[in-house]
Amino acid sequence: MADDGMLVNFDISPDAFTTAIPKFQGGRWKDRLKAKRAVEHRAKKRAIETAEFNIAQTTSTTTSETTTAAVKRKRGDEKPKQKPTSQAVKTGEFVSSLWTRNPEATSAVTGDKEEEKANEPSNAPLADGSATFTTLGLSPILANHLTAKLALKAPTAIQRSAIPELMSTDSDAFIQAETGSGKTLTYLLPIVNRIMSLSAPPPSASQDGESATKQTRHSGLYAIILAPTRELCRQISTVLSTLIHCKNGPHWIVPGAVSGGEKKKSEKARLRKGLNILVATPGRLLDHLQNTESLDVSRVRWVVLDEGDRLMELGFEETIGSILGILEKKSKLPKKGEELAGWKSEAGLPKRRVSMLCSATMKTNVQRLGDISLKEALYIKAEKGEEEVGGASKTGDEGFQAPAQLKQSYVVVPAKLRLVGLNAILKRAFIRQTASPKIIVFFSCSDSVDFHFQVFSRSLEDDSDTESSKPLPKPTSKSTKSSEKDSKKADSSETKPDLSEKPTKQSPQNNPAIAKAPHLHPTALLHKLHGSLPQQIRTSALHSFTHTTSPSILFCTDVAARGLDLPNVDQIIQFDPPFSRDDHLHRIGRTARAGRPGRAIMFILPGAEEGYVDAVLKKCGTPIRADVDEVFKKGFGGEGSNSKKREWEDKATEWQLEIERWVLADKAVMDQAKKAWGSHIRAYTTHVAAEKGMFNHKALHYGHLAKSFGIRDAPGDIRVPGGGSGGGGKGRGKTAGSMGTSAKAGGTKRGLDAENVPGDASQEAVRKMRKIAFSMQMKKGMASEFNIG
Ligand SMILES: Nc1ncnc2c1ncn2[C@@H]1O[C@H](COP(=O)(O)OP(=O)(O)OP(=O)(O)O)[C@@H](O)[C@H]1O
Repeated sequence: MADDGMLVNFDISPDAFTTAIPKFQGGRWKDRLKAKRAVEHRAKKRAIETAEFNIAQTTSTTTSETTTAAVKRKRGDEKPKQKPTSQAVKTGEFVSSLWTRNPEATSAVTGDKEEEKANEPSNAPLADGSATFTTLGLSPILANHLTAKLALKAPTAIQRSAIPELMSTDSDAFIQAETGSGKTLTYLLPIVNRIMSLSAPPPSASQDGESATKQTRHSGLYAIILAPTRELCRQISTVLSTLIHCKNGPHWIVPGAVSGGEKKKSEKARLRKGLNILVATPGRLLDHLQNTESLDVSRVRWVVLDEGDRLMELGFEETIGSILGILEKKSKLPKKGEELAGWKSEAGLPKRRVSMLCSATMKTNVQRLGDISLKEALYIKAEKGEEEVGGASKTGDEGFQAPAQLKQSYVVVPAKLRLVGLNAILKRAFIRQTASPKIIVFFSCSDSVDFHFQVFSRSLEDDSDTESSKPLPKPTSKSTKSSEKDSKKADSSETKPDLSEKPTKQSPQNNPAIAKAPHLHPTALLHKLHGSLPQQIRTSALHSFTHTTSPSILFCTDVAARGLDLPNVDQIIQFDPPFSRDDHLHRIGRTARAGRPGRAIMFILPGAEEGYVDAVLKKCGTPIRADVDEVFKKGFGGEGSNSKKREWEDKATEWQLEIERWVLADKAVMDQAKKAWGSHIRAYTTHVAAEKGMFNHKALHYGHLAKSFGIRDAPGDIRVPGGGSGGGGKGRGKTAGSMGTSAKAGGTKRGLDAENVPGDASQEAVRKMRKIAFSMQMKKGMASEFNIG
C-alpha cells in the first residue's frame, strides 16, 4: 500500500495494537505508572518492528497500481479514506519502501565500463625528454634538489611553458593549466631562483674580488602570495619550505604565513622578525598592512594571486584592490629610468612589481581580477605557449577539461535511494581496491557532512571486542617524525619556515573529525572537513587523511575542492552536485594529479538533473553512465537479476531500516538528520541561475529526500532544529514546488553561512555576501542567488 509514493504498512499484526493493556492495581501509584508505561513502550516497539518486518518482506514485490491507488491519500487537506494503521508506529511517521515509486532515469545506461583503459595522462611530467629543470634555466642547486630529493623527474607542460619566461620577465602573467599540473611550483620556482641569485657572487666576482652581498631575513619582503583558504596557505608554505631547505640552498630566505586561525599577536611577532616571502589570505594581509607597522612592503617584487577565480567568488575583489593600492603607495622601487643607490645588489629581481594570476579555470570573474591586478600580462597556457591576454578564443573556459586520464562517470539514483547508494559505492570501492584506497565525498553543506559522518562512523551493534572499539591508530612513524621535525624546525631556527598551524596540536585520537568506519571496512578511517570546524581540528583531520596508511575517506564541503593537493586520492564521489561547472572541475581535480590515475563519480537525480550530463559533464570529458543496479549489486552483494527476486534489494532495505531505527533511537541523531535535510534543501536552492533548470528545488521530492536522511516523518511534520518546519505544508509526498519558499526561509543559505569557506576568508566573505544579499533582497524582495561555496 502506498501514500503518494510511500509504501505504508497496513499489514501490521493486529496484536500489536489490540492487545489490551492490563490494569495495574495495588502498590504505590509511581510503581503502577512505571509498569503501565513499560507495557505501553513494549507494545509500541513491537509495532514498529512488525511494521519494518512487513516492509522488508514486501520490498521486492511489485506493488500494483490498483492496490496503491485505493489507499493513496489525496493531496491537499483531504483526509485519507482509510486511516493508516501505521499511526501505531508514530503519528506522521511512515516506513516506505525503497524500491517503489521511484522516478525512472530518462537516459540510457552506457554500461559499466569502469575497467576500460584510461587515456594518456595530460598533466604528467614530460616523458619525451624535451625539457629538464636545468634547461628551463633553474640553478643547478634547485634543479638537482627537485630531481634527487623531491624525485621530480621532469617538468610538466605548464612548467616548461612558464618557468623560462618567469625567470627573466618583468611582465605580469596569467597562468592557466588544468588541475594537478604543478602550477604551485610553476610560480614558486622562478621566484625562489631569482631571490636566491641575490646571495650568489656576481659574475664579475672572480676578476675584481667582489663577493656576494650578505642576505638575511631583514633584506626585504620580496614576494607575497595570496590564497583563498588557510589550508591552501599552509600547503603553499610547506612547498616553499621544501624548496628553500635544499642542500647548499638559500637557507637565509625565510618564508612565513599569515592566514588567521591563530592570535594576531603571534603573527605580528613573526612579521616583526622579518620575512622574505609571505603567504597570506587577503583579509588577514590587509589587516596587517593597515595595522602592523613592522610589515615593510617597500621592496615587494611579486604578488601572486593563486586560485584567482575562487578569490573572486569569495568576494575578495575589493580587498585585493585595497592591498594592491597600499603596495603601490608604499613601494620604494626605482621609477622607470631611475638608478638608486643600493638597488644594484638586487639586479636579479624584477625592476617593477610583477603580478601573477593562477587558475585552472577562467571565468569572467578571473578576467575581472586580471583587469584590476595585471598590466599587459602574458597569458601562459600549457599547450600553446604564451600569448598576449585578450584574444577572444583564449578567454573562454569551454576548452578547459579535466585531466585526460581521469575516468569520469555518473549514476542516476532516485532521491529515496541516495543513502543506500552512497553506502553501496563506498563498499564497492573497498571491494575493488586491495590496497588502501583514499576517497573524497563532496556534500553541499556542513550539516550534511556531519550527519553522514555520524552514519558511517556509528559503532557496530556489539562493538565490545571489535576493531571499531579499539582506539584510532597512531599516525605512521614517518608522519609523526616529520610533524615533530616540522615543529622543531619552526620553533628553533631563524631561517626555517613559519607555518602557522602544526598538525600535532590536535591528535587524531581525540579529534572529533576522525573516526573509524567499521561498517565499511574494519580498518577504514573516516574524516570530515568543513568551514564550521575549528581550525586545529581541520588541520589535524587533513593531516591524518593525507598520511594514514589505512583505507581513508574524507567527507567534505567545497572547502576541499580548490587547490588542495592531497596525495594519492583514488576516487572522488560527488554525492551532491557541484554548484557550477568550475566547481565540478576543481572537485574532480583532487584526483588524477600529476599524471596519476583517478576516477570520479557523480550522483544525479532522475529527471531534469540528467540534463547536466550534456550541459556540463560531456564538456569536461567523456563520462560513462554507471548502471545503478550494478552499483547496488556490487556494493551490497548477493545474487539477483531483473526478472528474479533481487537479493541486494533486501540487503539494502535491511541496511536502510537499520539506519532509520538508529536515527529514531537517539534525539541528537534525529535532530542532526533533520538539520542536514533542511540544509541540503536550502543549499539546493543556491545553484547558479544558469543551472536552475537542471537543479530546480521545486522538483525535489521532500519526502523521498527525507528517507535518504533516515527520517520517517512526513515533510510537513519535520521540525528542523533552529529553523522551524522544513516543509511548510502537510502531506507525505510534497515536492518543494508545492511548499512555496518555506525551505529557503528556514535558515541561512548554503552560500551565506560560512560552512564552505574557511577561516577569516569565511568571515570576511560571508559578511560581504550577507551585505550584498541583504541589499539584493531589499531590492528584489526575494532571496538572491549567491554562491560562494
Ligand atoms: N614536475 C613535476 N613532476 C611530478 N610531480 C609534480 C611536478 N610538479 C608538481 N608536481 C606535483 O603535482 C602535484 C600537483 O601540483 P599543484 O598542487 O601545484 O597542482 P595545481 O596545478 O596547482 O593544481 P590545482 O589547480 O588543483 O590547484 C603536487 O603533488 C606536486 O608535488
